[in-house]
Amino acid sequence: MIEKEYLLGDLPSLSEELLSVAGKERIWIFQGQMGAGKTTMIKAICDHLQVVDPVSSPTFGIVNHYETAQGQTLYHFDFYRMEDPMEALDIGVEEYFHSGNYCLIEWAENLGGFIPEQFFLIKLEVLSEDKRKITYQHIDYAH
Ligand SMILES: Nc1ncnc2c1ncn2[C@@H]1O[C@H](COP(=O)(O)OP(=O)(O)OP(=O)(O)O)[C@@H](O)[C@H]1O
Repeated sequence: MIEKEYLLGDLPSLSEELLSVAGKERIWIFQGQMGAGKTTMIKAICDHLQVVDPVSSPTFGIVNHYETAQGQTLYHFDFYRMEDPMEALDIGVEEYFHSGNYCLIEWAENLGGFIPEQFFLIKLEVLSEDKRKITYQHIDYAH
């Protein structure tokens, strides 16, 4: 597990680091309270992957689809408003997770039994107004 402090200005290099450490893992789970900086970090990662369309918090849909300049597809999930994990099944979450595309997930806590067995876990914490703490690690419940 890696732990470090970061400022907004560190996000471009931090995104690059995360993409490198995550390796082949395409399912990323972001944990942290409201305002911890999950959406801001996902935006930085999308910027690094050269996402063509602007990224915003998916307030109205559970999942937003993005496309990179290289034609790569990326999914951004926000399960904050989901009350029943069965809703995730309804939107085809298992197909998304098996697609091989990046799945960047906020509020995976609400997925219940549909949380994947293997993922890259990123935890964010507020240290002060402009300073955050990140811890990241690979999780594998299958082995
Ligand atoms: N080091 C930092 N990293 C990320 N965000 C920061 C940092 N310093 C200040 N901020 C500010 O904190 C806020 C983080 O909001 P953001 O929407 O990313 O949080 P969130 O975890 O996605 O919350 P929510 O669950 O409500 O969507 C932004 O306004 C951002 O500018």
